[in-house]
Amino acid sequence: MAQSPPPRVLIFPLPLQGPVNSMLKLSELLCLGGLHVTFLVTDHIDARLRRFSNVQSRFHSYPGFRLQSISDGLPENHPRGDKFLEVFESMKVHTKPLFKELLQSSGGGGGGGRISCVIADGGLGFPLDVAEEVGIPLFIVRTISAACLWVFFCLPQLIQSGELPFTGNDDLDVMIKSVPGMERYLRRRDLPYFCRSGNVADPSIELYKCESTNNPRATGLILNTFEELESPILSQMRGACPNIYTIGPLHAHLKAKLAATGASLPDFSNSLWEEDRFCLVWLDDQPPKSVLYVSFGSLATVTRAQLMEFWHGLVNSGQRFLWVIRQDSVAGESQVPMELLQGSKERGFVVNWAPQEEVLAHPAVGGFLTHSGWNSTLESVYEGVPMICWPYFLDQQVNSRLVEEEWKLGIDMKDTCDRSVIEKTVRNLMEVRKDEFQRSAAQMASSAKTSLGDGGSSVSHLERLIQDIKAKSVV
Ligand SMILES: O=c1ccn([C@@H]2O[C@H](COP(=O)(O)OP(=O)(O)O[C@H]3O[C@H](CO)[C@@H](O)[C@H](O)[C@H]3O)[C@@H](O)[C@H]2O)c(=O)[nH]1
Repeated sequence: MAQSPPPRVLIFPLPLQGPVNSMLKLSELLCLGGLHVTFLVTDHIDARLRRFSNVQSRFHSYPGFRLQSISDGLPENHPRGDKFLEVFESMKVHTKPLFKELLQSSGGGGGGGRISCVIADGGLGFPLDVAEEVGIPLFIVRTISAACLWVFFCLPQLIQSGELPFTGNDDLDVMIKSVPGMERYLRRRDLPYFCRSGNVADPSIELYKCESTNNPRATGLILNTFEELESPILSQMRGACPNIYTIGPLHAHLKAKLAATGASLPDFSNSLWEEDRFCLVWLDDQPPKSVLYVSFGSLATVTRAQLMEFWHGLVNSGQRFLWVIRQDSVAGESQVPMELLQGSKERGFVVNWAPQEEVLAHPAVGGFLTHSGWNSTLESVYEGVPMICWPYFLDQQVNSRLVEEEWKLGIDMKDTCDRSVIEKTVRNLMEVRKDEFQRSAAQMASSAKTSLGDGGSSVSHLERLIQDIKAKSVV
């Protein structure tokens, strides 16, 4: 009798670099675990992945993998990058019915057969409703920290206790009491920026308030974190949402899994921009732990004035730096200002997009000035690189507080952009308090590695996830 094929899981990330990157790694881990995967992205992301990443060639070794695309309902020339709320709104209207059709069709897996289970980013919202309608189990995945997700869970209590609303003109150092497990360090200024709107009916508050009701409806919640990093928060969260799988850091988990099979590690590019690999050659010429890597991720934009404050601060600090300035990241400018490129030559190197995981793993890198996106934070934690945090929005405000106050892995520089503060902070991280930060970063990196070793927490959570997908998939 012919053996039935393994369950086909449909993985649906938010159409952003961070979530696409980490959910591709999850896809590869599930393929290695014997599952078939359909990776569903918007047409826009599909085109960028095919152009700039090596996803197609890399996934050849997994015959059960399919890359499939779906319309986000917006015209091709829409500036999606800095208008992602418009993208989400459009997806709710246009993508939702297409997604339902796809789950219902027998060839829903892009020619690979029927979809028997869905793993969708909780930030998308509608896949959970559709999966319930169609009767397919759905696991929510969040690519933000457990800490920020827990803050979202607690929004109803924050409103009920009167801690919300407040505005940016109120005292932002007031401590927050209604997020259990974080009372010791969470201040108003560490909540996501939308909490400063002064209005409990703010659309973002409305949106994220649903987390506490949506997540428990799913078959399980998958988080890109590890127990040792966020255990106090995870134990609080399990009270509200018991079935949680902590399987991160995903990028390192995949490498560890491949290394264990004896396979040679491929280049893992999941980039939506062209990587400038020459910066690795430049790094080869720099002394150990001497370079500050600077990157604000795939979405953050800065004004020209802020860019110049950073440039003066970096140059005046006297430290070496490798700086990623995406061409679309300076508001109102289509090009990086020339004086900045020329002025950086002495000790700095500027690129449009870097192979970040390799940069952070390079021995010359001794610090990371980051926007505190969760993927960047985890990549830095894993490599034992201390951080200066300059959060831009959303979960980044929470992450940066944990980096400084809970994990002692660096300095939180939120709510300021002044050249003298930047200069002093860079000197602190790279010189004055270097040993202290390097020590705690090395300890946390070692915990991350333990979670991915034999019997490690992330390894066992992934095994349990794969078993549960196999057991719960509809046939
Ligand atoms: O030059 C670069 C810069 C970044 N990256 C990669 O791009 C990803 C960036 O991810 P992240 O640090 O999470 O930032 P964003 O792209 O801004 O991510 C969005 O999604 C994250 C959740 O996945 C949230 O935590 C962030 O707040 C949100 O902005 C990381 O994997 C980096 O390795 C590169 O490869 N090259």
